[in-house]
Amino acid sequence: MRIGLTGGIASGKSTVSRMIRDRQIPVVDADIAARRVVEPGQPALQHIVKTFGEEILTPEGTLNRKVLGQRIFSNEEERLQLNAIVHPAVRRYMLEQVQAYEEQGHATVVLDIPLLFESKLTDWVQKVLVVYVPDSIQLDRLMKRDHLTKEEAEQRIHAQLSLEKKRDKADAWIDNSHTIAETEKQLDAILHQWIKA
Ligand SMILES: CC(C)(COP(=O)(O)OP(=O)(O)OC[C@H]1O[C@@H](n2cnc3c(N)ncnc32)[C@H](O)[C@@H]1O)[C@@H](O)C(=O)NCCC(=O)NCCS
Ligand SMILES: Nc1ncnc2c1ncn2[C@@H]1O[C@H](COP(=O)(O)OP(=O)(O)OP(=O)(O)O)[C@@H](O)[C@H]1O
Repeated sequence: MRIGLTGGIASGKSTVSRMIRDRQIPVVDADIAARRVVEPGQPALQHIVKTFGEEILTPEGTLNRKVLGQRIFSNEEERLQLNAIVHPAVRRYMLEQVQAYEEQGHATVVLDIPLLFESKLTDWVQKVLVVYVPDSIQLDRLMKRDHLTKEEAEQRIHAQLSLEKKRDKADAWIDNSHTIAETEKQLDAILHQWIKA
């Protein structure tokens, strides 16, 4: 079975995906895939430089994530341009990884994809699990983790479908606004139900 794990920026997907890995279930992570496909020498990086200019490279020739992030989260047209370059390569990379785990005999594989709904990838998975927190907690955790101003954090949150909408479309959701232990308990109940079913 393939399970899609999603949520909003800083809602706690990585926190939950760590717990899933601890339970010996492989997780294929879209954010990691998105880093791999823009490494130096990859065609996507060349395409990004052609579109956004040399100023999005560091002196070492790697992608300057901070500079590109500042641009795309304050400019929707540029964000959509970047998505069009990076997403096809991310999808290929992820599918290869999922297939490799399945060929190794893993009956359950989790796909951690922040933009699962926005990119219409729900057909890839049999179940969707959303990691939810209320707006105010999402904003607070994002500002703290990434050292962003309120305005910068709000721009990033608004580049995605709202967490309420994602929660309403989910097969199951975890409320990650309390302790890590409470999140873990909810995760175990859901996995137990889905995997034993
Ligand atoms: C703009 C980039 C360079 C900024 O890098 P940075 O290291 O600061 O952030 P990171 O990649 O860790 O992403 C953090 C979170 O931002 C959100 N996010 C990232 N890209 C996007 C996007 N294009 N649209 C909406 N949300 C996004 C996701 O929730 C993600 O988990 C990077 O996010 C990127 O290459 N984005 C395009 C690829 C993409 O869509 N990735 C998201 C999943 S495929
Ligand atoms: N239950 C919790 N209680 C307190 N802090 C938490 C909890 N869950 C996560 N956090 C913190 O909130 C921040 C966001 O969590 P995490 O990095 O897991 O989110 P994410 O959804 O993976 O984010 P992104 O979409 O940006 O990759 C982190 O700093 C994390 O340590």
